[in-house]
Amino acid sequence: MDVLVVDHPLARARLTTMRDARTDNATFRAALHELTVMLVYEATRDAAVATDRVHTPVARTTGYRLANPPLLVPVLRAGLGMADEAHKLIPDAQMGFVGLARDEETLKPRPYMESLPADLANRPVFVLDPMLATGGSLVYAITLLTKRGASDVTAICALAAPEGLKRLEESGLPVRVVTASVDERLNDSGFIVPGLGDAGDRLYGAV
Ligand SMILES: O=P(O)(O)OC[C@H]1O[C@H](OP(=O)(O)OP(=O)(O)O)[C@H](O)[C@@H]1O
Ligand SMILES: O=c1cc[nH]c(=O)[nH]1
Ligand SMILES: [Mg+2]
Repeated sequence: MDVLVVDHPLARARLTTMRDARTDNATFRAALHELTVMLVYEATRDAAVATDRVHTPVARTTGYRLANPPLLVPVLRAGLGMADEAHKLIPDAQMGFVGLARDEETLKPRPYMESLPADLANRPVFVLDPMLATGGSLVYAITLLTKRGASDVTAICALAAPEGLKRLEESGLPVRVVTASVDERLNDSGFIVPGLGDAGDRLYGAV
């Protein structure tokens, strides 16, 4: 499984803001927005492009656009903190939604929402979720996508735990991961260490 770690100094700086326990909700959201731009930028680096002719005020030249824009799929809640910025970078992308809440006892994802196109064959998909911890949530979401025919999935995460990456790899699902950091480990409560805490709570407040 391909794992791209975007360890650019500007990405590290946004991640530092997000990790800092003193950062308030609004500043956390702003840092995740900016980090998302960097992650999506790198995730699309090798995307197929289509060419057109474009007339500048001076001459004709070659114009470029994404040949096959990805379906964007934020995993609610926390993935919503990445959705708008990804959409701004790829305005012609369609968006689907998956809602999952991890049971903090069993650490298993509890699905509560699913809104996805029926046929995802030949469509790249970008799954947006800031946190890849045990990997249970992403395995669940990507399984939904592959059942609809998706075979080219990119998981875009602010942080990943080695345990979650291993689980995703062992799932055999057709996924690559783009993240700003692979952290040390999970703690006994299934939180990423050093991590940033509960991403959904830090974006929107505790539920
Ligand atoms: O890899 P996992 O062990 O499955 O954990 C990761 C999941 O946990 C968080 O969501 P959470 O369930 O807290 O929901 P929320 O976004 O509504 O806070 C996060 O946004 C992921 O979806
Ligand atoms: O550290 C973690 C693990 C799962 N979900 C989060 O939001 N944070
Ligand atoms: Mg949460």
